[in-house]
Order: sequence, then structure tokens, then C-alpha cells
Amino acid sequence: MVLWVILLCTLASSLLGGLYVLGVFRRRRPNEPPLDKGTVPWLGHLLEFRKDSSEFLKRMQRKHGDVFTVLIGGYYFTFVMDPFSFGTIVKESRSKLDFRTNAAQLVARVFGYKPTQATHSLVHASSMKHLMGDGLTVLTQATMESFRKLLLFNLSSGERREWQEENLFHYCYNIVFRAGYLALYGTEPARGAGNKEKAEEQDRLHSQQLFQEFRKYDRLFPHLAFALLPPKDKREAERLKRHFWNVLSVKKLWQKDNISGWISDQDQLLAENHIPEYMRDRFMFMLLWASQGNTGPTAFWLLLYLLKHPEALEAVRDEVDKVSRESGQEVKGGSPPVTVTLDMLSQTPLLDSALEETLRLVAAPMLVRAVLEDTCLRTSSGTELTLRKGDRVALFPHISVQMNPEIHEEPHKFKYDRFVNPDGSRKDFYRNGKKLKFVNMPWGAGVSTCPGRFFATAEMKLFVFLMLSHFDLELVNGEEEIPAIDISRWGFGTMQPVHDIRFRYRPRF
Ligand code: HEM
Repeated sequence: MVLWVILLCTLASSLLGGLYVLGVFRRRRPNEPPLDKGTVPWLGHLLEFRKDSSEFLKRMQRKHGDVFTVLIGGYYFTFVMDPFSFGTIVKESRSKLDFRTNAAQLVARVFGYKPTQATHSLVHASSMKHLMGDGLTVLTQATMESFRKLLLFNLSSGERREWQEENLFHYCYNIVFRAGYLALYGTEPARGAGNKEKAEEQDRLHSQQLFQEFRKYDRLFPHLAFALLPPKDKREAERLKRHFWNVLSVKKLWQKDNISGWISDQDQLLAENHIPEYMRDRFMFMLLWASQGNTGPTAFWLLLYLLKHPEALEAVRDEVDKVSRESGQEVKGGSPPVTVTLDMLSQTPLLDSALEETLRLVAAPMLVRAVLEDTCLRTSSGTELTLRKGDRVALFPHISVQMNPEIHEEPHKFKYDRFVNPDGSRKDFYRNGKKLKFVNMPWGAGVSTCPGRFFATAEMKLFVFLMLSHFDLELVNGEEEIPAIDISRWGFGTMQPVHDIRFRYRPRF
């Protein structure tokens, strides 16, 4: 009899525990946002969210208003869609809203790297030193050198000006990825006279192979991040991970020349913090992803928008030609390729605006914080909002800010000069007559703001500067529509197109 009672009690408590985990007992409390658990226990809205996060969030906003809590794969996410309330969330203390919890889970799953307490501050310290200020001047020179190696190396070989056809997305991603990689991770040592050409050829070959493997991983990434890969793809992702841990291993890294301070400092700091070597290899893979996953796709969209908007292309090309002329390096037949410096890149307000406009349209990160203790926030409308410990709070600025017609007129249109005043200064933006702080958030915000944003900007502008200076460019079919974006990638940075688009290029002079 006693045994039966114990058995029944155990069964009942397991059942109650199971139902609790599935979310059956969760109810909305006073001051909490509307709660929508969907119809499937535990999973909640996961499938709909994965299918098209942007559409799902728009539907929820129509149903519940600017703040709502939804169940997604066992977690309760509170989405805040009102841009005037963003400031309170991104500024809230780390003891309450923490960016690291979520990021740590993701990087462990996708890169096999387990962050320690020191990781975040170490990344930020070396980024401040090498991706901004004086460090950025050095890195921009190294990137210019990479572009010379990959893009301009056979430009002055006296070839006839023949058109070459390529896929634009593949072309831009390939060149920008390889240029960034060589500038950051270093180059083949050229020991002895006459070996420079051989080393350069080796750099071209090796970076090309790395890019091919990277693209395979890149395609699997969104499903991998949600742990939704079918078994065959899971095995392939494992193989690729191991491949990158090996080719980017710190042992191989330290045999290179010209390693950037950003990479070498971070590895040294990790070693000083007693991080084992195999983890440092994995860290290198994570940095490759962070540094190369978005710049190539963004450069593609920027060039494509310019090609589809001839007035924008002409204005930006005139601007870069003028900057080259003023630096004493007019680009014309027979002249050597232009050497673009960081100082020259600071004189291009139209190119800046065109890049920012591109990022507004195609950069769509999701900013997530873990709620570490019950937290009370005051929204812009003055209402008090309680966030529950253990939940997540999330922003998706692509909908709330970047494509918001109350902030940006005709948000679906590319307007290259949207962000610039006629005098070259940056425009201000308003909603309901009130000036907005957050009008474009491709780099995230608060503690997790991208530490590579100045370098990324310099790199993408440098690429477009060189392409416009040295090549005639056109779409093979000028009438072809801009490809749609691949909606499976919402939340992971710059979006990619569903298909590529043919273009051709030839030396300009
Ligand atoms: C168009 C290019 C880029 C875009 C749109 C972009 C965007 C972002 C965003 C939105 C985040 C924050 C994610 C979050 O809040 O969870 C981030 C983080 C990061 N980005 Fe970028 N990024 C770009 C290029 C780069 C480059 C070139 C580098 C380095 C050279 C870089 C290094 C990093 C690192 C290390 C982090 C993690 C920072 C941390 O742990 O706090 N990014 N990036």
C-alpha cells in the first residue's frame, strides 16, 4: 500500500513537473505584457518563428501591440517593438539583463567554443586597440594590400579591356572575405628573394579554398543555430567545424607573417588566461565567422543597389574620383592602381550614406538579453512593464526602426542620399515630431554593439571605392529584378539573396 502511494506521488509530481516545463501553468501576471504561448506545448511558436521571423513578429505586433511575450522552443521571449523604449533596455545593468547568457549558448553550439568570464572584455579591449583609431589606419593599409593582391594584381598587365561575367553575390563575398581574412589572419611568409610572387599566389589559393569551405558552413548556419539540422547536414557541419579548427589553429597561425594585432593580441590574452590550445583554435573560428560573415554580403547589396540606381552610381563614382584626384592619384589609362587610405575614406559622405542605406535595408540582427532577475522597465508611453526572471527580452530593429514608415519615408526604396544633408552632415530622424536616437541598428546596441563596425565600414567602402575607380560594371540583364532576401536568415546579421545575379566588369581605362 505504502509503495503504491509513493509510486503515485512520484508519478503525479513528474507529471506536474512535465506540464510546468511545457508551459501549461504559465499565466500573465499584473504589469506583464500580453502572453502568447501558441498551441504546441513547449515548442510554442518555434516553427512559425523559424519559417519567417519577421512576418511572425509583425503578426504578433498587430495582435498584441508594441510589447508581447511569446513562447519559442521552451523560452519566453518578450519582444519590445517601440524604438523609444530601446534605450531603457540596452542601458539596463548587466546584473539584470545579460547579453552573454544567450551568446554563450549559441557560440558553444555553432563553434564549439565555451566562453569564459574574460572573453567578452578581452575581445573588446583588443578591438578598441586594433579596429578603431590608430590601429584602424594600420589595418586599413593591410586590407588595401589584400585587395591589391586579389582584385588589382593583373590590372596593369596591358590586357585588352574585355568584359568578364560573374555572379555578383559570389564575386563580392569571395573578394571581401579573402581580403579581410588575409588582413586579419596574416599572409604566407615570403622568405628569400623572388619568393614574393610565390607567397602571393599561395595566399590567393589558400584564401580561395577557405572561402569555399566557409560558404558550405554559412549555408548550414541558420538551421545549426536553432539545432534544427537533419542528421546528414549535422555530420557535414561537424566535419566543417573540425576543418576550421584545424586550418585556423593557433599553431598554423603563428607561422604566418603580417598577423594583425587584433588576432595576435587576442590569442596571447587567451593563453595568458590559461585557455587550452584546442579552445583557442575554436576561438579563431568564431572570430572568422564574426569578422567575415556580414561584410561580403553587405558589399554585394551595396554594389547591386548602385547598379540598379544609375543616378546613385554616378554620384558615388564622381565622389570617389574626386577624392582620388585630390589625393594626387587620378585614375586613368596607364596609371598605377589607386592606393586608398583611411583618410580618403573619411571624405565620402555619399558613399557613407549609400552604405548606411544598404545596411538599413538588409542588416537584420536580433538583439537578445537574458533576464537575470525580475526587472521593472518604464516604456516610452509611461507604462510599467515587468520582465520575469529566466525569460529573454528581444529587439528586432529591422521591423521597428529600419523599415518603419513613420521614421523612414518609403522604407522599401533604396535612396542613396537618405542619411546625408546637402552640406555632407548626417541627417536627423523623427517620429511623431520627437527626435530618435535609434534610426538604424545594423551593429546592435549597448554592451553587444559590434566592436568591428569601423573596420567593417572601412573594408566595404574600400572595396566599392576600388571597384568603381578601376572597373566599368553592369548587370548582364539590366531589367532583372533585385532578388528577394532569404527569409531563413532573419536575426543573424546581413541577409543573403535567394539567388545570385549575373554582372560583368572590365578595366575602366
Ligand atoms: C557588415 C558587417 C558587420 C555587421 C552587420 C556586424 C554586426 C554585428 C552585430 C549586430 C553584433 C552584435 C550581436 C549581438 O548583439 O548579439 C556583432 C558582434 C560582433 N562583431 Fe560584428 N558585424 C560586422 C562586421 C564585423 C567585423 C568586420 C568584425 C571584426 C573584424 C566584427 C566583429 C564582431 C565581434 C567580435 C562581435 C562579438 C562581440 C561581443 O562578443 O560582444 N564584426 N556584429
